[in-house]
Amino acid sequence: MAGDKQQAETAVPAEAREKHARLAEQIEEHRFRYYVNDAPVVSDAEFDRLLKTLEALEDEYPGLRTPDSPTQKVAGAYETEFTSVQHRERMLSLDNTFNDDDLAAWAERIHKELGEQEYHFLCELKVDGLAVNLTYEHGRLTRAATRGDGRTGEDITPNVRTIAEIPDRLHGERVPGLVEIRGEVYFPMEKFAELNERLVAAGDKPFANPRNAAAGSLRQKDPRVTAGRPLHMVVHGIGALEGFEGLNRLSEGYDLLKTWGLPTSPHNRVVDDLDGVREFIAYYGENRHSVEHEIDGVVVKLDEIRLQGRLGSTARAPRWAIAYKYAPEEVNTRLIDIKVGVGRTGRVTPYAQVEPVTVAGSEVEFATLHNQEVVKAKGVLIGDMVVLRKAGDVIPEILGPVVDLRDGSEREFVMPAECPECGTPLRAMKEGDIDLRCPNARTCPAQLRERVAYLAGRECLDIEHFGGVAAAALTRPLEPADPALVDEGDLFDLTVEKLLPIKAYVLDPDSGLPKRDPKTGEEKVVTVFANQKGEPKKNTLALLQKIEEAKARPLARFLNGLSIRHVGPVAAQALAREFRSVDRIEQATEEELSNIDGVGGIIATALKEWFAEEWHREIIRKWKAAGVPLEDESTGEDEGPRPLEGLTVVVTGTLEHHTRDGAKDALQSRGAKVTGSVSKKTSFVVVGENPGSKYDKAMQLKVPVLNEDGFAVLLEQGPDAAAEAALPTEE
Ligand SMILES: NC(=O)c1ccc[n+]([C@@H]2O[C@H](COP(=O)([O-])OP(=O)(O)OC[C@H]3O[C@@H](n4cnc5c(N)ncnc54)[C@H](O)[C@@H]3O)[C@@H](O)[C@H]2O)c1
Ligand SMILES: [Zn+2]
Repeated sequence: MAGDKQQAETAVPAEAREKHARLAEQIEEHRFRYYVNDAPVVSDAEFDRLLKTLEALEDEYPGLRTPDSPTQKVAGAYETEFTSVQHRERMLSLDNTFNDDDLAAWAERIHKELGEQEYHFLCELKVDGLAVNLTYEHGRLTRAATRGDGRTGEDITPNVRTIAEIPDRLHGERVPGLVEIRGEVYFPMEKFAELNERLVAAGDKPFANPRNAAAGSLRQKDPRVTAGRPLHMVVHGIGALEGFEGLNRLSEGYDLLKTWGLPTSPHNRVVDDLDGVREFIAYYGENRHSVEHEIDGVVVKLDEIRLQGRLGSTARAPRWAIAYKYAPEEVNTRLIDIKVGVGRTGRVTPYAQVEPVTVAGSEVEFATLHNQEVVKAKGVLIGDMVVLRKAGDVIPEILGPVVDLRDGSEREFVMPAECPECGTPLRAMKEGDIDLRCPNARTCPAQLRERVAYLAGRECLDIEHFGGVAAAALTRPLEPADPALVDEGDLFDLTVEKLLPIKAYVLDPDSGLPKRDPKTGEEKVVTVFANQKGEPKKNTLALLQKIEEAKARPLARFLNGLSIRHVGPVAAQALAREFRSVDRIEQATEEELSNIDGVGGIIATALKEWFAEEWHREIIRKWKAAGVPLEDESTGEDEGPRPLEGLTVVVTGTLEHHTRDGAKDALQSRGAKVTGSVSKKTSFVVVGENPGSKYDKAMQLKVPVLNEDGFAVLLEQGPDAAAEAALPTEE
């Protein structure tokens, strides 16, 4: 034995040994910062990478894999200010996989080990928090501890008692003499910003992310501090169990724990095979953010407790469970600068420019910061290492700074006093407003460009080929000196002649900054609408065509596109439905406006202020002169009371007194939804001559069927009367 070991050691080159020692030390230091200080300085992904590197090195030179290597331990055993306590049964870590191949390899090993025996997989969410062990003796919570090195943890009993979800006493049937409950304590993401704001205001260190906030809140000397933090817990395991026989499946165990009053997870699922596991992983990969806590993956466990015992554990992790980790959504990166952008209503918002990083599959260089108060509340300084989060399709945001990495060169952000694009002094428009605005609404290039882009965009006129680049070129070209659009009033007066000479910088779509020629270093300039021969590009003609077509858009889209403060798509709809023309909105009194459902006082005032501006009225005049009606035909679909609101109706066959569209309009104008296929959710099917298969389907599903007389009853007297007028269903 001794000879073997010596041989293995001599086989390791000095260089590898040094590298191993260096990595091990780094890992230990990161663990200390993470588990003891609750303030890691690298992201979890970065930490996992270090650990993987160490593992790979040990695969290459197994002589390095000694029992005290960080790869062989749950975590470090640290001296902390808490009393040490022994767990009755060890608390282990989990082996990780990041892809399907490794997951399949794990399942294959299980299959080999268990052969023909029947077994199931229990799928759970991997909660991102910190592990706790709760000991209940005869149903009373007698101790709570952190995981520590797996054998010995820290006594945090008084702190855990402050968590409302954790029962002091178990109730119900078959409560055992002793049970260790394992679970994860977490801090809800939506409360995180608020906590940091409080900490910063009190001059304390903000947390870098919610997991650190959970650990830091729980590991407080003074439990009253813990009591003030919104901590939650979810159960994910059972340790020692005494005075209880006959528990066969972990999933059954959870059901039992639930009856005793413990917070088990509603998301657990038992599946038969690997495909079931894959489905669970895919589902929560898609729905990661609809869960009440952060998750960083899925944990797959063998559900049969007897078989778990047969597979056993390594010193670090059970062989009967595995963690499948999703792509990390948090990374650490440097906050290079905080800049300000000007939006279409003049609102000036700070945003973060960070060292470009890849997160959740895309490269991120900018993150939103909302306003100067948010910058302060987050406690971030320019130059900080920060935790950046990109959750799904949501705009990237900065969670918090890594305070422990500061070197004194960081500086506070100061909100500029002037508009970065037009130099106008910024101000709050009303007393008490947090947001600062550029008051130069008409000609501030930023506001004009953003307004025009919004007007042309999907939510408003939906003009194809008209995006940010076109908006910039039309409002602030390099050449000619006079822009094609002085403001949005000129939109429908654009002509090929006006477009052809326009030159502009080629802008980088992400940064909005001019691209440079890599050879000369000069900014690239192009004619935006003309080809090299000076003829209109194909898209240019299409663009003009689309602008022409946009004149016929419904009024609500124009109203939304005017960028009137507080008037978004919903208010625009309400206004269009009620007044049906821009003139009538302008003539309405503030009181009339504010009485409308979905409008209210603030919007009414904003409308009055908007129409009071001469150049705003000029936009309306110019658009009308160009042939935009700015009114909806009467009997628009959204008028009047909506007696059929909430109903779904299908119309099929030929009606005598209505065209298909006419029937549809009659239904929609009364608030009903008209669809093309019959389902159990369909409220009525209206049938004319030769109705076809939809009629049969309705009969089959026992959906009430109306003939043309019944339809008239529905329109005139409503759904209750119509239900009585429905045709009898065939049995
Ligand atoms: N950033 C850093 O400096 C740093 C340092 C140390 C550790 N870490 C991170 O902390 C994590 C800790 O590593 P680890 O060894 O605890 O492994 P791990 O977090 O990958 O897996 C084990 C832990 O998962 C938790 N867990 C959550 N849901 C669970 C469920 N349904 N069933 C079972 N367990 C569940 C348990 O607390 C368990 O102890 C890793 O993600 C690592 O990146 C980061
Ligand atoms: Zn400005």
